[in-house]
Amino acid sequence: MGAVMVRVESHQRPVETRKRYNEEDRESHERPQEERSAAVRQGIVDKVETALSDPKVKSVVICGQNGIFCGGADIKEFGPKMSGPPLIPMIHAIEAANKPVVAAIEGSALGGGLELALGCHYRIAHSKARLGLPEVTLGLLPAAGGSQRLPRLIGVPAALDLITTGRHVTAAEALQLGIVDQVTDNNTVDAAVKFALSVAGQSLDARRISTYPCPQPSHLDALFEEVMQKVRQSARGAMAPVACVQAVRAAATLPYTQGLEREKELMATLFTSGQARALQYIFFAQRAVGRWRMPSGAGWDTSKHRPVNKAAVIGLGTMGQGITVALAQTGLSVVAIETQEKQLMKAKQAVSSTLERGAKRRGVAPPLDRISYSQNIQAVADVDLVIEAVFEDMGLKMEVFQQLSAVCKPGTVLCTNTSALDMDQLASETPNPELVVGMHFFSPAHVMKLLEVVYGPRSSPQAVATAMQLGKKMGKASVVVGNCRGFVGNRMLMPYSEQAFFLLEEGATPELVDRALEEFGFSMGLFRMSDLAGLDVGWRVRKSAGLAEPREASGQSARIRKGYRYSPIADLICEQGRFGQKTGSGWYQYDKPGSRVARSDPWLHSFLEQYRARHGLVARSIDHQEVLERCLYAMINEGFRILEDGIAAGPEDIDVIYVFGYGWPRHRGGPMFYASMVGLAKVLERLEHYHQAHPDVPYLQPCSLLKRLVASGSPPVHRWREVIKKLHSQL
Ligand SMILES: CCC/C=C/C(=O)SCCNC(=O)CCNC(=O)[C@H](O)C(C)(C)COP(=O)([O-])OP(=O)([O-])OC[C@H]1O[C@@H](n2cnc3c(N)ncnc32)[C@H](O)[C@@H]1OP(=O)([O-])[O-]
Repeated sequence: MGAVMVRVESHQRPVETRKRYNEEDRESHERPQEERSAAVRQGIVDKVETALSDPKVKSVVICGQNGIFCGGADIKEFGPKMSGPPLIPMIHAIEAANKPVVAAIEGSALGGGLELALGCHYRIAHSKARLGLPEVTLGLLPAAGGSQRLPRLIGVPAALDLITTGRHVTAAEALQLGIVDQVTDNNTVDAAVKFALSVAGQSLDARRISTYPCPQPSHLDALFEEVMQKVRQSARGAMAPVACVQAVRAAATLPYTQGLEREKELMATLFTSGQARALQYIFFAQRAVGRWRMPSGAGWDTSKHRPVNKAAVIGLGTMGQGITVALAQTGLSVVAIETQEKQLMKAKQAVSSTLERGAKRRGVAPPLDRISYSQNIQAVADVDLVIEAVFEDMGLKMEVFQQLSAVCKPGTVLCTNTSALDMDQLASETPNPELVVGMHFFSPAHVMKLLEVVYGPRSSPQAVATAMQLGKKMGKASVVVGNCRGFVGNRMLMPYSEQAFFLLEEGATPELVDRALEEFGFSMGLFRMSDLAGLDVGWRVRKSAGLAEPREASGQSARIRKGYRYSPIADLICEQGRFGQKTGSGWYQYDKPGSRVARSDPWLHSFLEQYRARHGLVARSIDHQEVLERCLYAMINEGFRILEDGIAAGPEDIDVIYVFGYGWPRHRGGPMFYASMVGLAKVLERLEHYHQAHPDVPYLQPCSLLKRLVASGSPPVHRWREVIKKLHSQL
């Protein structure tokens, strides 16, 4: 015997192989999850020990199962009671071995998986493998020695980049950085065995990373100060990236064993934190939304998607252009239709330059020839799926859908990118309403990661499955939602922005509201975000809903609609032609139209004072807590209504929508998870309090699902579906 192989049995097996494990494996697979991971570690410890004590074994290769080296620790195992041998001594024992241990890396070596590989003396990777320390994205740091070994191996700046971002690198980049010793296109395990035999008997003194001195960059203090400042700014209150910098600093300034102690201390502050729970919740929520289900019972596991190789985009405004870019980047053939010649030319130029910029960044050729442009809708005759992205006007959209029904081949899935119109009304105008679904992209569509896939009562599961599959292929977090005004994301935005306008009436400024929201962790406060998106969009929606009617500016009726409180503040701002960044003024002022730096605007402050005086409102002092409670709890309350109405299937769907599409801080897990962390009873009590103070604001009236959850003992978020199911079965 020469080299012996030790297999790391990964918990992330591809779905189909889960069903195909053999009899020998059955016993271990039927164990509870936490025991399985402990058994994996025990297996490595035992096998490595046996191999090392067997004089016939010259070297050891550690490899994974099913083409995956190891995706890291099982997140579900994290908790107060962790059984089995701990990771750190296991990795130390491997590193201390007196026979060469080689990691054969196929698929992924992530987190604890890469830490294990860093404990080996050599690393051989397949060219398609991905490596990384993504712990930071789970609210943690690489605490099995990873934060101490990686800087010793690849230097402080590169290690800081990988550890603070959690990004995965390709095998080629890993080789360039010095993380792996060899990359192969062939069978990795065979290559590793060959390599292990070739180095058998050689000295391992220079192969134990923990014994390396950490390379000292010049201006160490200045480097860490700069990185810390950058990280704090982008972390928006997240603790893990800051702790990652501190851990790498320990590697650079302390001996290995002391650095390891620091790593442990820092990990202890993160491990049980609410932020780590929130980030790990979002990790699973992101995967849970793929297991969608419609009220009919049809869902991801029973519905087959239609293959989509060629798609069309109708209407090449900003959204249409972004969707065209996203489809072409996904590798699809795209037919891009715009009836106005001038707009078609403008769009073609914009799409081409976006594709060229993106391709340059990735070092590939721009997929320009995948797109054909036309003014004639007949050009969509042979496509598999159409995305309509014309102006938000029901008459115009209905006309387009009627044309599409006449032109498209049978079975073509017809999608609308509406964000505000009734998708079902649109479907009713086509001979095949079962083929109609909403694909609600977020601007810019080639950048934003969220997609709401909207079904109406007549949408077929196959059409939903097709849109979901396309969203997945485009790399979007795709969430199936029911049809209602604003769907999920924009519907919840209504109470949120309404409260912000009321707060302005009561004495707040846009700066105060935005500061509170940004300190909470939003990438942008509501007012800065509205200036960026354009205030005219919401104005148009309010006008079409009959809300933004010109009224007697100072009369009582100016602030009442349908018997309830209404703030016309945003409408008055729009009447002044202040549409945000694009016009150079909105809630803030900008140096010039299109400029991005928001400045406080004295005009707006005196406008607010005059407005309050005209309406007999007395400004009072408003603190950050009130801003957060009123804006966020009103939004969360609407989230409960959405669950009650069955528009979203579970809290995970809402949370993924908010984290991926609305700048909700990921380390707070989404609005519904946040409510569970605050405590449902507290959210209910504060809503009751505010509703009592503002009985004319229906959004503040606590939703009955929230009351029901509190009455049933405020179950944790993953158990809400049971309560919702019971509620629906009683309706
Ligand atoms: C002291 C401790 C130090 C160590 C810390 C760590 O290692 S921290 C960890 C550091 N590691 C990471 O952060 C790696 C996180 N994982 C990934 O990045 C990707 O899963 C992947 C690249 C490994 C595979 O991508 P892919 O598109 O091929 O597959 P997919 O993503 O769809 O997943 C398939 C199934 O596996 C599940 N599952 C996955 N990972 C974990 C996990 N760690 N745990 C539990 N479960 C996990 C996933 O939920 C899904 O289950 P479902 O829904 O079918 O029931």
